[in-house]
Amino acid sequence: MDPLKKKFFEKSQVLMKELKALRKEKGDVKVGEVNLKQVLTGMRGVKSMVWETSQLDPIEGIRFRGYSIPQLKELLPTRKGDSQPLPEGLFWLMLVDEIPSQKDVEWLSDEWEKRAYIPAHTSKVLEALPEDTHPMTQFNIAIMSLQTESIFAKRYAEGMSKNDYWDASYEDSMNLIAKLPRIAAYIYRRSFHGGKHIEPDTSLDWAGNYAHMLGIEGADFKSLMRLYLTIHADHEGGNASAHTVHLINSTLSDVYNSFAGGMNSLAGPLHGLANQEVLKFILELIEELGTSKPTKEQLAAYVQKTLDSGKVIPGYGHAVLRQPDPRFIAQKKFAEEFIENSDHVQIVWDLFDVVPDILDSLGKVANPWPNVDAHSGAILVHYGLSEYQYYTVLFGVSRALGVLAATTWSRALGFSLERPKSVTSEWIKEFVKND
Ligand SMILES: CC(=O)SCCNC(=O)CCNC(=O)[C@H](O)C(C)(C)COP(=O)(O)OP(=O)(O)OC[C@H]1O[C@@H](n2cnc3c(N)ncnc32)[C@H](O)[C@@H]1OP(=O)(O)O
Ligand SMILES: O=C([O-])CC(=O)C(=O)O
Repeated sequence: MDPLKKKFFEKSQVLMKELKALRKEKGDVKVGEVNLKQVLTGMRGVKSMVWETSQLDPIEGIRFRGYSIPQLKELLPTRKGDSQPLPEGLFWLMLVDEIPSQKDVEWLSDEWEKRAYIPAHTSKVLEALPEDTHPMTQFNIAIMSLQTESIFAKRYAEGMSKNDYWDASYEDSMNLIAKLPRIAAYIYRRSFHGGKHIEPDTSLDWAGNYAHMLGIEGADFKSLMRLYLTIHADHEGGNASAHTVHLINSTLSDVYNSFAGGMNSLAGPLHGLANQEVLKFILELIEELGTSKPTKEQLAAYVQKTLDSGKVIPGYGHAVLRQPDPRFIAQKKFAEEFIENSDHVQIVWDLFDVVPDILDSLGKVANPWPNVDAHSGAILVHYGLSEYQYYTVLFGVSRALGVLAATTWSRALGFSLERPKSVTSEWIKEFVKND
């Protein structure tokens, strides 16, 4: 058994027994209440699942196994000569709740490299699609085409014992994560660079090699990718993509089916597609105002006009957060350190000064602050990745780390099929009649 898998098995056995005992002894303890507003507005705040890998605080933002993003930047191993954390380190931490050593992350980079093989039919399936198919659609179809490789599905068909679900899920998760940079880079090159693909550089780490296969050279872009793929990885279990993966996997549908479902959630403009919408918003405002150096007054008027036309301001607001997203701040810090004189980045910073007051003035927006998606596009454009239709694929590659680590836990802990209760509006009216 590989060292990560062995560690995971030992830890998950202990927690599985603890949770079984808790369920038996304390199963009736109330952990919250649900009111009508929550039923009518997307179940905000309803505690309804266990998600080991990260937890979100409305003010502090995300913590991965208790560590904030600034702490991870201090603690996670980096590649020699680079200052940004390696996503391999975050995956290790999320899976086994330990900060890995340099040797551990090097082992994981090598292990993913060994598992990165893409079957020939995946490129055939992609080549059958029109080149202008949205990259998220291509990403999803490619993931579904890889389902032929599912060890879980194969072993289930052969009569696998319940006790081995975690093992097959671990193998599928490791294999899928390993393959994602290759299929994601393949999609980018076929969509935007005439199908001129770039051979992997197997001496690089997972994120560095992805940056290389995208065709954007330079140490700073590799560094950005390491940061980007770390900070987008997980946002507890209730966000739409994670929850979709969790729901699908609870039926014992394999990791490939589950992750593809999650990516369809991520492809929505209120969720992960917002990063493409933000850059589109910035490009359109430059076009309409006729300048790439708009004043704050011009920006404010443009934002107001957008709201008046019944549209949201992409990259602003959040279902849970009530402060600027620490992932936005992490990207702002990166841009301050590495990027000089970018009009797009300056617009992002000026919008940060302008938008919150305007959203607040509407009197209904719970969180007027920027989220993770408000910043990423402007940095990517700076390095030459200007095709914003592709941005959510980058997000998806990162999100695999969190949701697949969490899914491996779900199978190890034997979580049940998800099946909450729905009611009709008739039922609601009747229920609240005498209140
Ligand atoms: C990775 C991520 O998923 S981060 C989120 C990415 N999404 C975006 O950036 C899209 C823009 N933002 C939004 O649409 C929302 O803020 C969401 C979807 C993220 C959160 O939605 P909710 O939890 O329902 O937000 P909230 O409770 O503040 O909504 C109340 C009202 O304010 C509006 N509102 C919230 N954010 C914004 C915004 N950025 N621009 C304009 N109006 C907004 C809502 O549309 C809603 O209006 P309504 O009552 O007329 O329907
Ligand atoms: O937490 C959420 O609802 C959305 C989000 O920021 C994410 O999934 O990264």
